[in-house]
Amino acid sequence: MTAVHQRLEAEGLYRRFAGRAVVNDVSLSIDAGEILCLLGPSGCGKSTTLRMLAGVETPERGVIRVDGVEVEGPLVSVPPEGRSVGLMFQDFALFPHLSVADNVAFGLRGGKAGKRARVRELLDRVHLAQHIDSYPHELSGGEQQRVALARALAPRPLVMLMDEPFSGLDNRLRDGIRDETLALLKEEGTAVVMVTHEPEEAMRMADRIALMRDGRIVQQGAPYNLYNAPVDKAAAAFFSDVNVIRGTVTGGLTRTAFGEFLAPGHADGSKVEIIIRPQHLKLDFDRNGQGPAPTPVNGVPARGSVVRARYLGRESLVEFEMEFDGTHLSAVVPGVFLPNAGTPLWLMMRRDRCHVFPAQVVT
Ligand SMILES: Nc1ncnc2c1ncn2[C@@H]1O[C@H](COP(=O)(O)OP(=O)(O)OP(=O)(O)O)[C@@H](O)[C@H]1O
Repeated sequence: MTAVHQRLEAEGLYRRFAGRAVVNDVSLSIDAGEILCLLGPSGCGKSTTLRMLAGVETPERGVIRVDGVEVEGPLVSVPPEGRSVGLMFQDFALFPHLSVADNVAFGLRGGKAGKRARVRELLDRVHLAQHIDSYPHELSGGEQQRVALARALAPRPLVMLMDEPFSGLDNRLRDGIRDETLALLKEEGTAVVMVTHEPEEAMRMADRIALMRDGRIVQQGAPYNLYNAPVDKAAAAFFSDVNVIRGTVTGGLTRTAFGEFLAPGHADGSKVEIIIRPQHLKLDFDRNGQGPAPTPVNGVPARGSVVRARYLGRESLVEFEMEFDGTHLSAVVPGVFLPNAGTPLWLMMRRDRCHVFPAQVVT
């Protein structure tokens, strides 16, 4: 029986700069046709990880395999051109003195007719066949980006490594090019690792997201899981603003103005933070000072008064000052909802949307 290999595997990658570990024991694996986004704040080690996968940076420790073949390890270090990886970076730099066709054909081997056919196929695919004889300076930024994509994919790399590939494009172009790129990468069945610091971009592009912080992957999984089951407060807060309610644990429970929350695994007397995203708070009207009845799903409602409400386009953001202790909480409501400042409303926290974490000690 032949072993089934992941298209790309990395185990225990480790790299220091100036004595500091900027990539610290990073492991990941990607299958053919899968897109993994390395997501995290600036300086967390995303690019260094990608550069090690590409072979332009050498890990101090760790192993990298492409289709089960070791390309980096204690005894091997295959140069970038021997790894079957395609590279695409923010400054994708086409060759200015070469035509579009020659740019795309640059990494191709083989006969002239075969090369020409592959160039045509890719330029058709990115809707640039009419520019086959143009030069890069005759193209818009978005068109140049598509040529760069065609060039990187032309030799049919097993793995595509992309570092913030869309950040140089203006917002209007970006969504279209992202979607087109995604479709093409899927069609080609390439395994992709893409670096980004934008959660929306990762959610849009990735089959899986690896969230990095301080050189480590802190959580890895489908976008839905990272958004809805964050490992800690910082992981939750990376994707959206969050509301925080503080409490103390007694007998596996925390009592708050919103009722009881389960806090299993937290020691008696320990402080916890209950996290909920603004879009997951439920609102209800004030009926002469009466809120809705408590339920097991929503807990106890708590009253607050509107501080400010803003319309954001698809949704409205309403900020409250809560009666119980003056805490400020934000709620996002679909559509237009702009109650006046001072309006009393009731807020509820759906238990399946709340996350209980140990309180962070402020030092
Ligand atoms: N060649 C180098 N020499 C010294 N320090 C480096 C080098 N390359 C990266 N670093 C440092 O390593 C850390 C991680 O950098 P890296 O570029 O991998 O982060 P990143 O998450 O991709 O951030 P960004 O999104 O800002 O590029 C940073 O503090 C950076 O200054």
